[in-house]
Amino acid sequence: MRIEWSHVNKRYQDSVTDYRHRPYNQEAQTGLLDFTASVRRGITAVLGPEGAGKTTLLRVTAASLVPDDGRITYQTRQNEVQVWSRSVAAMGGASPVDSLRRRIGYVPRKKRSRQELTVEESFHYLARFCRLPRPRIRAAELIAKWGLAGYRKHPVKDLPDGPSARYIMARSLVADPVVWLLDEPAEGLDELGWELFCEEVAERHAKGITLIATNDLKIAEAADVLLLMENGTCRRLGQRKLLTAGVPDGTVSSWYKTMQTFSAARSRTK
Ligand SMILES: Nc1ncnc2c1ncn2[C@@H]1O[C@H](COP(=O)(O)OP(=O)(O)OP(=O)(O)O)[C@@H](O)[C@H]1O
Repeated sequence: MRIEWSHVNKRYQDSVTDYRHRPYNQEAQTGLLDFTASVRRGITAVLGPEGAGKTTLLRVTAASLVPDDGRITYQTRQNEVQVWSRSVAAMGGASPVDSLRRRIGYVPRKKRSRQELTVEESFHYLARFCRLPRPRIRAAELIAKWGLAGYRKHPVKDLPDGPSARYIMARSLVADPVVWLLDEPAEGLDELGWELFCEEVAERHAKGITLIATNDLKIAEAADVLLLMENGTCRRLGQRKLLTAGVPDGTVSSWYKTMQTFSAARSRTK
């Protein structure tokens, strides 16, 4: 089981605003720059300073954003490889891409949805879309597991923040995806949501490929692998235990600070 990014580039051309309505400059911004790396089964924490490209990497990997060039190869089953690239996107024909997306669960940073369906209808609809054999049962399981029974009949768009974030987490897991991508998962989660998220993460070590993009270094302590990004590139990738063995207290936080100190020193000498 493996995801491989091969020379992936993404530049944003337009002056648009992001989900926080932060205005971007007119000139093109680098999202990913010749990004090349690969990860295997387990949990990978994607780290890096603001603007390093973490969100862009997750969106491209979720096949919700088209790279300018390069390719992403997913091997999620033996003898079966799927690819996402500009040319695959241009070929149209929804089915290969739909089948890829069905294997990916994506939790965006913004944990709200404008969905008008109720929580129950929405899970039922998604379970049918994913061609699950017993969609009603799957919807009921998710509602129970993510503590949403009291909101079963609420339109998704009207959920309070905590339950909305739990809904977004549960939605990403409808089809029990083999690839789980999370952008700042702790943001917006209430206490119950946080506990459930930690339980889910504990189960994922042996269960597929999980990427967690975060600035919360405590979350990264649960990762098997650390992937450090800088200016759209992969600066470091390795087993957490090996990388952090070199810093005095062995924490991700100290390792990260050391890496940022090197970066600052490097850019001063340029
Ligand atoms: N929609 C967009 N339009 C223009 N530029 C963008 C857009 N989204 C991201 N960028 C730019 O791409 C670069 C990478 O942004 P990205 O959000 O992927 O980084 P990040 O590491 O997730 O940052 P943060 O930790 O702040 O969320 C930044 O320079 C950002 O300004």
